[in-house]
Amino acid sequence: MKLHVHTHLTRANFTLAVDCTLPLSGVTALFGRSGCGKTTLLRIISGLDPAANSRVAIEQTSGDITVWQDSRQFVPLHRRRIGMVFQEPSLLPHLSVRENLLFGFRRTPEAERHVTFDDAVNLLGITELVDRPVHALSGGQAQRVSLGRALLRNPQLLLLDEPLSALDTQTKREIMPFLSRLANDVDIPIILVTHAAEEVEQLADRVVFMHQGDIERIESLADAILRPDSPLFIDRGAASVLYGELGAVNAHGLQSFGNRDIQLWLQPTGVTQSPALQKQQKTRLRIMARDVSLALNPIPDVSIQNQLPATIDRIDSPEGGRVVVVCHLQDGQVILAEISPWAKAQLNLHVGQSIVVLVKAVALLN
Ligand SMILES: Nc1ncnc2c1ncn2[C@@H]1O[C@H](COP(=O)(O)OP(=O)(O)OP(=O)(O)O)[C@@H](O)[C@H]1O
Repeated sequence: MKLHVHTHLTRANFTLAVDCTLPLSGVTALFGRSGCGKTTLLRIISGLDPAANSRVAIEQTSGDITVWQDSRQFVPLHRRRIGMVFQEPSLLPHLSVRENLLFGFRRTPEAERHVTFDDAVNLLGITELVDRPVHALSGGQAQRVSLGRALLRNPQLLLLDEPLSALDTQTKREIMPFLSRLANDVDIPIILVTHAAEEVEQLADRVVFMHQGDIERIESLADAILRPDSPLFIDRGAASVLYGELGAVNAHGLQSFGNRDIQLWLQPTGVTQSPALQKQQKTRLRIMARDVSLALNPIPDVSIQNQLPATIDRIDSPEGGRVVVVCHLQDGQVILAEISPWAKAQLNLHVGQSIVVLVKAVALLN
């Protein structure tokens, strides 16, 4: 599926000018600084903002195009087969959780009810909440119910507008596995608005970089994190994303992560042991480049358990006097290490060289 969006909207100090075709599969993140126009664009896509001079159309894989808005027509949100979740949970307070969940489901034609009530409550871990009144939910629980309600609309497209930003850090960590399970297990494309790089790295397949009302670039997550000047890295530095399976906890209390070719050990946390992640085939691990060191050979007498053979693909020197070394592991996955120019010179690093990457277990907790 593809989404075609053309819009030109002018406000007092802001212009949104977009003309793009977004591939719709997996999770597409709309990423950019506060005020760059992410929410405005999402509202135009949804039909919440019937901006003039806009065209919004969804193209099926078969090539069939459904026009949601152009100069001649405007299909309102409730007729667009879109599920939406906002920063604040927007549940109907006079209905129970179950009734909220069934609200959109009952309006969905039977032939389109691919996600059932049981599917949604199991996926989001809300079975024990369904008979509660809405006012008896915590913020995190209410947001999971909001996700369930949007999902049970059985939409063609899920639009999530910073769904985690109103939650505290701990609750965000708890919900993230459910969001990532939603993204992996449900075959509904998601557009996620966020200004948090870690959410992009943990959830997105593709990133739309926005800046002052413009789309600057659309690229895959893999490409985005290979750019030393990626806007994802501005606040927190370069990071890599590894895909693997979470395994059992060993006799030393560490949990394995990886695949046939690479294995890392992490400190188990509520998140790594969350049932939502345990059931997933593929989990993502985010590793900050500054938490990765390099050695020319394995180091036997060191507290760092995670030592993996790798090969250097590229050596970048972004601004700020640090060096980012791009390496690939034995399974082909890319990992970035941030070191000092002095270390680079001392180790005489060069492209093609075989080295060992050292990753502190504590770096894997994020
Ligand atoms: N209803 C409105 N009326 C006038 N201006 C608005 C309105 N809503 C947003 N704006 C302005 O439009 C611009 C884009 O806002 P928008 O909310 O789309 O940005 P954003 O990237 O989603 O930001 P944030 O991450 O802070 O939510 C900003 O300059 C904002 O002040």
